[in-house]
Amino acid sequence: MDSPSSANRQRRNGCRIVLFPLPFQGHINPMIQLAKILHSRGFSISIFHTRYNFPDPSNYPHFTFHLLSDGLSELEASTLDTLRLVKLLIANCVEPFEQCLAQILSPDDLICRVVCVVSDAMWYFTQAAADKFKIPRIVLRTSSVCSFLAFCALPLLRERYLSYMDSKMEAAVLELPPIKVKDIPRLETHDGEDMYRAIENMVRETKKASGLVFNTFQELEEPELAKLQEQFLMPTFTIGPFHKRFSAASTSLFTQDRSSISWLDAQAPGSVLYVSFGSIAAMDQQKMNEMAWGLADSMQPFLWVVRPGLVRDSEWLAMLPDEFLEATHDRGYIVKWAPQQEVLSHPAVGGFWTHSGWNSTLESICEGVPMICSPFFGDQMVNSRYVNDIWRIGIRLEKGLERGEIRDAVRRLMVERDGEEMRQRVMCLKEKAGFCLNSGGSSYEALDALVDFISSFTFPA
Ligand SMILES: O=c1ccn([C@@H]2O[C@H](COP(=O)(O)OP(=O)(O)O[C@H]3O[C@H](CO)[C@@H](O)[C@H](O)[C@H]3O)[C@@H](O)[C@H]2O)c(=O)[nH]1
Repeated sequence: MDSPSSANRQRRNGCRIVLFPLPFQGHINPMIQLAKILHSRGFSISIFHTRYNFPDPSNYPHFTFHLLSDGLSELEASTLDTLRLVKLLIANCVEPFEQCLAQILSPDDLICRVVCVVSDAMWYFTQAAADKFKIPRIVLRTSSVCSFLAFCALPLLRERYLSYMDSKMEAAVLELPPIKVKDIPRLETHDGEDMYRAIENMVRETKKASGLVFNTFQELEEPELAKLQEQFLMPTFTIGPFHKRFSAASTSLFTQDRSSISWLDAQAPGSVLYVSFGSIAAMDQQKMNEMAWGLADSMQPFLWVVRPGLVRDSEWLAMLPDEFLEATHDRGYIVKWAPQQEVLSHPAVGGFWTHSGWNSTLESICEGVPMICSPFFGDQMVNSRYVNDIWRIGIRLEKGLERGEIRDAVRRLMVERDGEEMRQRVMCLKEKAGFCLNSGGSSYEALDALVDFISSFTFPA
């Protein structure tokens, strides 16, 4: 799909891009995919990475890896919740990042001619470092444009709607239709306001960047992109869906249980609900029980990713009631981690119950699989509202995790006419996602434009 001319390739030889992912699965995946895309267009790649979740470099023989000491103790790395980890990593990585950048930019380093830095939007401090070394920074925002707009409006939304937040959850947010008060991204942590401040910093520093990249496609979020461009004046490139630019590429941090595929092979076409809440979401035992009994009561076959840590402070499988395991042993299959993209493209899969992380949402759209959405925090609240209200390709559970609502939603999605209509709509989006990557398509052209943009940093016209 990506076939650069050899002249362009030669021209870019020796030009190096530094990429710096936020070290969580949902952020590493798109950053490494972007690195592969840029490498396929002739750029050399250096990945700066924290010790935390450091990927295995042998999986990426064409990239150079640089380890940043992130200052996390083993105890912190294994016990803190994600929002606290993000906060600590941001505080600890400012200096190591600057030092590493200084080193790679040093004239002694003859193999490298670094032309720009591409960093996760949440690494907002990298803008100041890039400015200091007079090197352009491109921001990768790993979620949707619609949720980014909500983050941009967060100070205003909190001011206007904070007093509503517990009493009028269903009220419309007039500034950002279709979202409701209950969809305003919540980032409560032990440290109160810190994450909200981090989001404000992210938005402010993104506005100073040279360019902005999203893992989405124009046809999916056209009105939102127009709104974004009123606020962000730099060139913006929507070159997604990233993962569909490769035949089979896994950037998984965990071992994928391939028995899930052989189990699916034995199921009827379109019959299985795939259930996975990504790499971060966690819940208490009572919610887990509701999930389990909702699934059991739906009487539908399911493949369920029960990640260690999905239920706080609980051992794996102790999370699941014995009666549930007995009741569903002939139509349910449980794994710790699955090859998700392959699962979603399997003919036996007819629906996806997701937490509405952006990678999962895009992967589902790309395989034409309609969704049930149970958002937990942040962008997931907005993504799921769009799935339900705007794209109409899924059902958002409005009561949280409650067995009756789950049972009804699973049946609606998997066996009722309503679900079939959602399936037809998501198939249309799947087709659009495919077209946009082909020659002349919106993401194809946007990638050409991004490559020219980066090349112009070293080769002025
Ligand atoms: O068994 C599994 C489960 C998941 N995945 C993969 O893991 C990724 C999960 O990403 P995502 O769906 O985005 O969820 P999170 O891991 O929760 O991602 C974080 O990062 C995303 C991108 O910024 C945000 O949208 C989310 O809200 C945030 O929680 C996807 O590529 C999945 O294919 C697997 O390979 N196997």
